[in-house]
Amino acid sequence: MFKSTLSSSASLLSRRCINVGSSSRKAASSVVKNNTLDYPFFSSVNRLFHSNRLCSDKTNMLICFGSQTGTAQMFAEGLRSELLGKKEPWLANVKVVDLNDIEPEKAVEFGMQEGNGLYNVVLFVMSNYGEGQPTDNAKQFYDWLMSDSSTKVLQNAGKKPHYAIFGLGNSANFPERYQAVGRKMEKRLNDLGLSLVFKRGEGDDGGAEGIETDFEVWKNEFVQFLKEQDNGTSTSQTCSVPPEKPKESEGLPPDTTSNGKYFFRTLEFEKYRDKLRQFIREYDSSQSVSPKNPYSLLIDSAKNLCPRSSRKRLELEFAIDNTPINYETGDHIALFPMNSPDLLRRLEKILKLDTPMDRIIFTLQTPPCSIESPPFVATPEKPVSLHQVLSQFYDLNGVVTPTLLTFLAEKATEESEKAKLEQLRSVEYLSGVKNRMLNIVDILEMFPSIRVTWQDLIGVLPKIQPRYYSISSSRLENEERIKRGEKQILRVTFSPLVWPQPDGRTFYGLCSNYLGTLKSHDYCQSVVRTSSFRLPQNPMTPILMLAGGTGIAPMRAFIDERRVLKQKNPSIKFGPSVLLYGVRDETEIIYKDEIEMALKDGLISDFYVSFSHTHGKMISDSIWEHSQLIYDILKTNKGHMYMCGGVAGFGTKCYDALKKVVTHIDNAPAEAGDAFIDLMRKEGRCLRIWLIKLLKAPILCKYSSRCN
Ligand SMILES: Cc1cc2nc3c(=O)[nH]c(=O)nc-3n(C[C@H](O)[C@H](O)[C@H](O)COP(=O)(O)O)c2cc1C
Repeated sequence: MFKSTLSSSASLLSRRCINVGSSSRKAASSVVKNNTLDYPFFSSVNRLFHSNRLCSDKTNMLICFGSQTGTAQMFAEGLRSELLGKKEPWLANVKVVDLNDIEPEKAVEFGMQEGNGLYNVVLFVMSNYGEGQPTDNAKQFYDWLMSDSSTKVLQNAGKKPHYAIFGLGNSANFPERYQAVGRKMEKRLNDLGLSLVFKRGEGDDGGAEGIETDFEVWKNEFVQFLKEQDNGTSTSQTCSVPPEKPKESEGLPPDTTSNGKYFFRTLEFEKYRDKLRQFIREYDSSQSVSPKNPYSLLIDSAKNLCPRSSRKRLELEFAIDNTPINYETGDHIALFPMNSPDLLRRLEKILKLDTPMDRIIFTLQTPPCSIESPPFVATPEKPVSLHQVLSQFYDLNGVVTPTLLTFLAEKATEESEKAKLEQLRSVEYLSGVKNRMLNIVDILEMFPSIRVTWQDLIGVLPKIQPRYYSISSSRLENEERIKRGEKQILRVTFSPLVWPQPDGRTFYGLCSNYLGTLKSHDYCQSVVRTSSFRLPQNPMTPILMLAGGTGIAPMRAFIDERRVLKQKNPSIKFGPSVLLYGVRDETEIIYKDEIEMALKDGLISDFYVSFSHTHGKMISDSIWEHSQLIYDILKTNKGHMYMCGGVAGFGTKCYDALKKVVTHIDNAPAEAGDAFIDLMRKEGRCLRIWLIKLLKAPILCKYSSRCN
């Protein structure tokens, strides 16, 4: 390892800015140039900003995460807290970056810097998603890495760059594409003659040990490895790092503040109010629609599908004519929620602002040498209001993470509160925070001695992530709509999550409750995500559809698709098609008329409903009751199975029931049931969506409408 002492951190900074490579030099200078008028003080501030943050003779670790439902992010942030907390003498700094917030070149170039007192290492913590694909926030980076664009950058690495990879996957559910992302990244580097500095780690969400243990074991070995690389060249004194401390410095215009991460300038409300845009994530039509560039879809209609029930089952229809939004039947749509007005009001009260949030208009800028891009655009030409940022961009509703609690404990001014927050962050996290679903506003209310500014919060809050919903309409039906001169639509069906807590409070899922407030003519930001949830090519292939609650959504889309197929070709025949539908009671059945019509018209062959509350009958009982029919579809005739259900354990219960059916009819041992499910998965005949991750990822539980 290359560690030597540099005389001053200022000289380190200048080296560092020069060392980051040509593209980042270009980016840095353009930032300065573009903002010359607004930030004449910027370069001097930048020196101040960095001087306290890096130690010249130690390891700098950059942890980049690709995460869909928060686990990889949690691991990344946990490792950072652990390392900084231990004040390891060999460690200068650890920074965690969302792969969406960093230019791909900068992430890889960071690991290329060495010598001159620097040892930079980049750890990529990468979850798998879709079909062995990267998560949405890692897509841009991953595509770049795998493409020719990265070849030159990586080949010019000169010396061996320092990269490590920990992948997250699930070997039980996705055996054929387990850890595809991490493996492909390693292979790509190897093909270019580069190897990882440390063996690639694998965390298995479906494994016996548990993914947390897998990470724990690998991480400990990795940290030990880094420590051993030290060679005793660094001084034993503890680095005075921990970063992200607000910095007030002389020489700055009085209206400029810094939270140690970004610079803020508040602008005059009257002068800039007309420049505010509707959404923080403003759609840029020159770029394709992506989670970074979502499109604002107009809501055509909003309705409650079961008014007789005490629980809502809602349907939104979006108008997609003349929009870049298109989909195939079975796809998902990612929708961006906003925090509830109630949460914002509570936070506004806690922050004790002189001016209401919607009148605080500001710009945000990262220092030129920062490798991280600003989280959102907020320039004098396109400023934002604090209300917009806190309602649209940062997640106030999710359970606070241990990292956030550490930050809040530092900000507590009373020792007793500080100590309690420390406990909540560590030994009492599960019982005192996670299981109670406490969010940042709850914690700020519970601990009034915490002193934070809105700028502080912008530096530490997690971003709102989009939530995925199955599209419950059919693409083919839109073709017919065009012929009839009607609007093309995209439909989602969901149920707002209202979850009473044992302590008398109620947890409201962020996205489903936000969607529940939308009405016709409102807009919602969205991106379509392709899925593999497709009807078989051959209509005669038998199918079994298992739907729990609003899990009927994609089955409804399939039925609509078949209706159009039948209209186009009246002689078309469909193979046996069974729909098993589980709801609490009769009032919660949705799309009943359409389903019964489908049965009558031969679009499906069998339809059975099980009522869990009034009849104590689960969908697994229904599977058992219709054993022979299901056996014939799946085992004898190699049909396809589609599962979509919300409640925890839905999938496992269905699988167990199917295994029981097969082993019973075949009079075979239990292993034969597992082998049967494995075979269906391998043959691509087992299609499942809506995985519940409710209690696993504390902040970002967003795959299911049920949990959000
Ligand atoms: C829809 C979906 C698709 C997935 N696809 C894969 C896959 O192809 N390969 C794999 O190894 N794991 C796959 N997984 C498992 C996740 O990578 C794993 O659960 C991981 O812990 C999620 O991390 P995150 O919370 O950071 O997103 C998938 C999970 C979901 C929900």
